[in-house]
Amino acid sequence: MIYTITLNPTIDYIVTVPQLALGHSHHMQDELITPGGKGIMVSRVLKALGIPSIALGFRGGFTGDFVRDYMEELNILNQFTVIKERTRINLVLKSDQDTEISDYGPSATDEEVARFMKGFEDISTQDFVVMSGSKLPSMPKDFYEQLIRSLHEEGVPFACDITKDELRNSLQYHPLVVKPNQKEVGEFFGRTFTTWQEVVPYGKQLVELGAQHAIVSLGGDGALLFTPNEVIYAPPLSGKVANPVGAGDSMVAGFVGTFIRTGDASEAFRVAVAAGTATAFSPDIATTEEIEAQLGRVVLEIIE
Ligand SMILES: Nc1ncnc2c1ncn2[C@@H]1O[C@H](COP(=O)(O)OP(=O)(O)OP(=O)(O)O)[C@@H](O)[C@H]1O
Ligand SMILES: O=P(O)(O)OC[C@@]1(O)O[C@H](CO)[C@@H](O)[C@@H]1O
Repeated sequence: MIYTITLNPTIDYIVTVPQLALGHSHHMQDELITPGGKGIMVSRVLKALGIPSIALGFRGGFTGDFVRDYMEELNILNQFTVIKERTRINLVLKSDQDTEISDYGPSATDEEVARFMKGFEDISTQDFVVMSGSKLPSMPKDFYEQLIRSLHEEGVPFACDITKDELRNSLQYHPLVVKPNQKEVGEFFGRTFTTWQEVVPYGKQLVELGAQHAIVSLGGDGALLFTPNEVIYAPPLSGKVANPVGAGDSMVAGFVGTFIRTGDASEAFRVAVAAGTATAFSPDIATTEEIEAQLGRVVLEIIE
């Protein structure tokens, strides 16, 4: 079974306001209220790919109830640890330029974290764990590393979509795949990139530092896959971006779900690109049909 971990879930409140002007009142043109947080997005895309998963993490308050209810409606298994404080709401304002306002999220008590860790004990070497997104602000800096170290000691395979020091500390435990975007790779190595080609030597370093595979998503410039032997570039597919929230998570789901089934990194990358693109072009997370429609269009270029 694939377990996704979303320590800090969200309700994503995505509103479209054409010609937004600060300091003025507006009527929204459109809204989308959807459960989010990166691991939850991964579970939702795995579902679209026909792959079951169990979503773990923390939820609290009426917003946490919404996340649970929506996941049940989608028939996605979930075993969230219930906490006293309220799950956050993240606001995305879609206008000429998109603006995101993210909440830091609730705190969890030691007792609540201990309950979460107990659920973790059932995970075995036959399972796979995907860890994505921010942790709760009350958690120690090395919370992810503690989780990853214990999985590694138990021999449980995992992938992670985390950033900065948390990404750095994860690499020594050989995640199946890490998926920073171009900006996050820049932050990681203290660089600013003006072209995607400049990212290539740094993506290679993620594998040299221990990742089994690294995907670097490049937004409208496509994506790169780094393996110990190859660098593969997927140019962007043409289409109209509707809502890119979750496009990166869709790549993680596509890669992990396909690699577990086939052991073929290049095929897994193809599905990752199709799923990421399909989500970027869809108002919500991509559907099965939307992913299938992109699959045949993906082009992979071995560049090294
Ligand atoms: N404008 C676009 N045109 C074509 N493809 C796109 C576009 N934006 C995103 N994609 C596809 O989706 C993938 C993931 O997008 P992106 O790099 O924005 O992920 P991300 O920054 O991790 O996003 P998020 O954190 O919202 O999930 C890209 O690598 C690309 O394949
Ligand atoms: O604050 P985090 O945990 O890093 O990211 C949270 C988030 O931006 O990630 C998802 C898109 O990838 C959204 O559902 C959610 O709002």
